[in-house]
Amino acid sequence: MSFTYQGNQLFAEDCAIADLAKQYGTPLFVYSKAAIIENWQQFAAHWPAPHKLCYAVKANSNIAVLNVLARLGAGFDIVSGGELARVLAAGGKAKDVVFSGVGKSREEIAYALEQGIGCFNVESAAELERIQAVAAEQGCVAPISLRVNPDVDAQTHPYIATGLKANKFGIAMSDAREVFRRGAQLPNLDMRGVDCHIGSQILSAQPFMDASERMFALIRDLRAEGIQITHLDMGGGFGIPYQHEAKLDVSGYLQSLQERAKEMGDLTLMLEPGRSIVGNTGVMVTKVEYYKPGSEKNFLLVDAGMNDLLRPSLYNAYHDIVAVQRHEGLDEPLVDVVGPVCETGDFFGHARHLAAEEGDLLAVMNAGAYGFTMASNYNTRPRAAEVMVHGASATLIREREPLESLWQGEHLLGEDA
Ligand SMILES: Cc1ncc(COP(=O)(O)O)c(C=O)c1O
Ligand SMILES: N[C@@H](CCCC[NH3+])C(=O)O
Repeated sequence: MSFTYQGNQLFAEDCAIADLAKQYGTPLFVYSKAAIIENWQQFAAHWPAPHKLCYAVKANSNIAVLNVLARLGAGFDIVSGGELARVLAAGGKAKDVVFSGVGKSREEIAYALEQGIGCFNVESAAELERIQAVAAEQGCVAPISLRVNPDVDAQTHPYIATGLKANKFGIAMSDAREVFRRGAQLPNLDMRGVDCHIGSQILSAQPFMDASERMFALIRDLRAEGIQITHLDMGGGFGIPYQHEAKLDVSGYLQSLQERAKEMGDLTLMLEPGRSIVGNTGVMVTKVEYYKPGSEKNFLLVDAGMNDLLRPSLYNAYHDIVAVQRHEGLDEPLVDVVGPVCETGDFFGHARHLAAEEGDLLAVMNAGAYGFTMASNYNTRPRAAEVMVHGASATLIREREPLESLWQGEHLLGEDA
């Protein structure tokens, strides 16, 4: 494990987290390089070539994190031109990138084509026409996969379920054949794959199995019409335990995907894991500003807010919160751990037993995925710094934002206004 106690002190690999907080200040995201590498290699061990793993950049897009993964041979799944620029800045190759997302702009499509994107995961008939038009302007052929909505209940939080008919994502299964036929007629498109992504933080293999059955059936139908599908991308969504949930075991699912693909002849498989690669590899460190006992509730007011880690506020998500330096023998009162932001929804945990006082440090666990990437400047708060540890060394991989940068690009109206 990458985050462990040595005596009373919480360590990230061989770095005392209290020392990192002293050096870099709080709030602070701390990532373990060894943990990222381990998660990647464990996944890759179940996924031999020619099948491909494309890390979902939105989970954690720091360029140092992307660089570690690029060196391990990762491909990438992106959802914006900005994410593509990050991947390239981190040493990734455009040909190893798949471009997902429901609302790709003309500019983003043009940029991706100029860079030589590996594949567009197309989410609507209108997007297909737009990519054709941009590719024709550039005189190139765009590699295309159609994202199909398999209408499977992923049994996850409704905000992060994406594979139901009622969701905005993908092309309805019933329309997929027609859209594919249309794509096959367009001269600047190379229709080569189908993909789906049914949601995130999924803790049972069954929804993935159900979705894959539907995708294999679609591929068979398309092939029967003479349309040569050569890849199937089953997306990401593999959940991690945040509280007491059983660990998701997808080895059987991955095995069966590979067996099915072999039966179908020339079919390369792809996956787009995000959370399962980085979720447990990071913590957010925060300092207690005040202990505020009350008649109904006690509050620990900390220096991180919902702008730094939004998951509890947005999804009522559970994150373990632990003391960075444990006090032995102290009472552990029941407290709500809350931030300084002017919203009642600004919390990290309700009714936790924690012994902490002003100046103490807490670590919010499992903050490596959808932590910093969902941070904002709400309440004009600078975004936190990020540090990557490896063994006993720590590298600052993103500085805390200087205050002035928070209004850079804004303009006064001027004297006459
Ligand atoms: C298209 C797509 N691929 C991959 C992912 C990564 O999901 P996760 O982090 O749950 O693995 C997402 C996010 O849900 C996504 O929308
Ligand atoms: N942001 C979500 C995951 C969404 C994945 C993007 N489709 C979370 O923190 O759990």
